[in-house]
Amino acid sequence: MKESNQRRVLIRILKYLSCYRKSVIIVISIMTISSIISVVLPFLAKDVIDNKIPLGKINAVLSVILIYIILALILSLLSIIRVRIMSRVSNKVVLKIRDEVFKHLQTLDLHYYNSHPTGNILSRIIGDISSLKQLVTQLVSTLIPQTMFLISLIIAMVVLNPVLAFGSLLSLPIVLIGTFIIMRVNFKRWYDYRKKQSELAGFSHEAFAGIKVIQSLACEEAEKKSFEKINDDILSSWIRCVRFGDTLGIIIDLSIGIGFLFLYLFAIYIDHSTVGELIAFSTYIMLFWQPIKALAQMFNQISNNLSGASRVFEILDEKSYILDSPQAIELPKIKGEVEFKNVSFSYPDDKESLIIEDINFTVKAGERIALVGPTGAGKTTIINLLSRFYDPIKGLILVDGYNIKELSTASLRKQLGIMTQDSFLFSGTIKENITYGCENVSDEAIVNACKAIGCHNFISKLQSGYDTLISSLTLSMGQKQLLALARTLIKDPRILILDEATSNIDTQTELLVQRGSSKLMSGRTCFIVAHRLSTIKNSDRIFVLDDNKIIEEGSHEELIKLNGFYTMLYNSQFEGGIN
Ligand SMILES: Nc1ncnc2c1ncn2[C@@H]1O[C@H](COP(=O)(O)OP(=O)(O)OP(=O)(O)O)[C@@H](O)[C@H]1O
Repeated sequence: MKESNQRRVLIRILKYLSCYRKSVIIVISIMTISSIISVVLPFLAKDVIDNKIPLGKINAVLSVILIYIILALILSLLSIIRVRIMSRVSNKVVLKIRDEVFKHLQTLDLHYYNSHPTGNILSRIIGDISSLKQLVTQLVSTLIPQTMFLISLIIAMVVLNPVLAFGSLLSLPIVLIGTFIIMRVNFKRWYDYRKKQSELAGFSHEAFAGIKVIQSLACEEAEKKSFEKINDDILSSWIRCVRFGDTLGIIIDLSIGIGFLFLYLFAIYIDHSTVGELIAFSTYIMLFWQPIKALAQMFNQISNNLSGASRVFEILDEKSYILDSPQAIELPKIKGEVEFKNVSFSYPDDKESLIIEDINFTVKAGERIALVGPTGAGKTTIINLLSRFYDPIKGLILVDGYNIKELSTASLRKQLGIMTQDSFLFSGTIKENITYGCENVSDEAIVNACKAIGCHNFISKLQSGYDTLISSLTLSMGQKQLLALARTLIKDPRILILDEATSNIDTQTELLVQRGSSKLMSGRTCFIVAHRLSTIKNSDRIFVLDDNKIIEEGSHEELIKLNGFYTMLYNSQFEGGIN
């Protein structure tokens, strides 16, 4: 984390704080009054010692003590008010940032999610945001007020006695330089520490999400060892940060000693000060170094929190590759024609390798297209381009004649039904899942969709039927796919994409899912990606992909007659017993 980044993080937080200007002004006013009171107290003590006590003015002494007590009480009251206001402001700032981060994450494209493990993102929006909250609290309740207090203290010392002020503060540059160096080095260390923490979160998330694979391959021990290693790394990284940060405390203690030494030397040999002046200055030195010492202890936390805050802002600065143009139009209700015109594509983090090269095809509304080819041929990539999860690097993709780059992405996706292998269901009820993304869907429409797809029977047998919480069920892969099919049917898309939707399930359930899929497909333009060629034999056309291109195209019968790559794939599946 560069120093300019630290400054930028601070400036950004101050910008958020400026939204609560009134509260901040009230706090600054309170702090100014508090600083003046704190600075005046030693003045009073000096006056009593030098002028009142030697002359035996007991009444004057008592009245000064009374003023002293009243001022001290006012000081405590102001401090309570300040802390209350500032904790409200810091909470509001953090809520605002958290809200922005969540909303921004919703706009980021698949590329971001593919290149950032879920655990890593979670660690930023939970751990790093709470660091940001601590930072805002530290800034508003300690750093800013204490800095103001220190400035007013320096002014008071200079006004009271410039010579003694100079002597007392002679060691200040040592602290400033030390702080600057330590913070600069430690920012980077804390940033690394945070990075390691989010690696741990990413690792943990994968370990839980992939627990079935881990247990089935009996890799628990290996996972434990990897976890221990990351954990140990975090500990050593933390020790490195803390050890170095602690040196600041030593520098400050040294500076306090030097400050006192010069105060007494200057008082005795240069200024010939009174006892009252010396006591007042000793109080000022203590008042001066106390907050610096407190700040120094906090610097480690501040560096840590600053690096956490910078990771939060990194998310906000992340730009999506897929952005709606300012002139983007809403896609009207479509028939479902699709055209790829000279489309080439490479993934953003591997621009050198063309995954798709100069692909051309036109699909009529209602046509059923199957995409086949060896693994890694680019079938899913074509689907991702049509869904505008990525933009081609060359060429055009048209839907009903509209260039999809000129459309609002939401309006395009509303007319696409995308069924992927992992039919993700949210933790709400079955009904909420089926109507997800659609408003005002009647119960009758939900039941009809489920009857058509073939999942009504199993839902109606559940005690709470459509109101059953998904989290209370252990659904089979097939049941999940049926619910996802019903969800897509409710959406009534003109273009349907089935990406390996029938894999991962047993033959009986597959039959059910196939029946549901056929119901869903009728009357829509369909793109089916399936490894089992038996499932796509009755497609209108089959595109065979290999070597970044569509190398064969036609119906099943035409391709078999061609006796080319498709025939080889088809025969190899049947010979190998895959059908
Ligand atoms: N997010 C990504 N970033 C970089 N490369 C990717 C990404 N996704 C896929 N690829 C690469 O693009 C190529 C095509 O992948 P794609 O998933 O489209 O193939 P596929 O034909 O659907 O394969 P499969 O049948 O195995 O699902 C592969 O070489 C793959 O490694």
